[in-house]
Amino acid sequence: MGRGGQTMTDIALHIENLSFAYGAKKALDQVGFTVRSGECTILLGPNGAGKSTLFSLITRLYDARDGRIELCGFDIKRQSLKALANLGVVFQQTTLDPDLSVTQNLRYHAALHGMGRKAADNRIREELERLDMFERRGEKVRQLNGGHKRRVEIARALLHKPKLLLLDEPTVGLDMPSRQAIVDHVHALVKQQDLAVLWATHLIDEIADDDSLIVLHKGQIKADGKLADVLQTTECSNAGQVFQKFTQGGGPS
Ligand SMILES: Nc1ncnc2c1ncn2[C@@H]1O[C@H](COP(=O)(O)OP(=O)(O)OP(=O)(O)O)[C@@H](O)[C@H]1O
Repeated sequence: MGRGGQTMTDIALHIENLSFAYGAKKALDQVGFTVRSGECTILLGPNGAGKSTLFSLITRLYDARDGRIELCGFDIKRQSLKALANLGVVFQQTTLDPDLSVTQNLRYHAALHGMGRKAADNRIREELERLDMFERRGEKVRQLNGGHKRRVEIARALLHKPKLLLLDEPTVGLDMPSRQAIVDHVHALVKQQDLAVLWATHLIDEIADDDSLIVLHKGQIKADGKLADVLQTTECSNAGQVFQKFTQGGGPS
């Protein structure tokens, strides 16, 4: 199912015929989809569906022999630097240094992206203010709660103004208000900054009505489109039913 009506320049991520195996174990099988600017695409799949493997391929932690991944039109193998400059990532496990302050963590990341100190500090302020975290910039990361750590990780992923933000189950282990704050913030970014987001989750309640939905199960894409279109095509009344239909009882939370 297509999500037509937009131009090629809106395409932040394009994947074609992507397959990957760990030895004999097939983790992704002929996966293909597109993520566009101004769109939050939820990648829904039960444990073992292949979500982390897909993210590892997009970030080039692993290389796939079969298939093609393009970021903003750049092939990630042939034009790696240009492609990856468009990418911001929040991994499932936190990667902040707990003994550094919020600002120190962010400056370190900005330096890795070649940003000068002044430009970095301006961007750090912008992103932390947007997340209501600027007042806490001097605190050591280990003093922050899980929700605030996640906010810092989102700020960090956006410092270099990527076109595509990958989020790998960013709300796991957070309480309800912290989860909601992150869901709301990311959806606001998509609308206000025209950001493209690919959000891996197994939590149905993180899907908003105007999100796009990809259902991944056992390495294969089972549904792909705007939520409303997927519901119509599958004759389901909500995303939970879609998930059940394609994953046969491997229920979401
Ligand atoms: N390093 C590895 N070696 C062998 N098999 C692996 C490895 N990593 C993942 N797998 C297998 O590949 C498949 C896809 O796993 P993957 O971690 O990508 O799924 P996932 O959707 O991210 O699951 P989860 O939500 O549990 O993280 C699973 O069957 C898993 O057991």
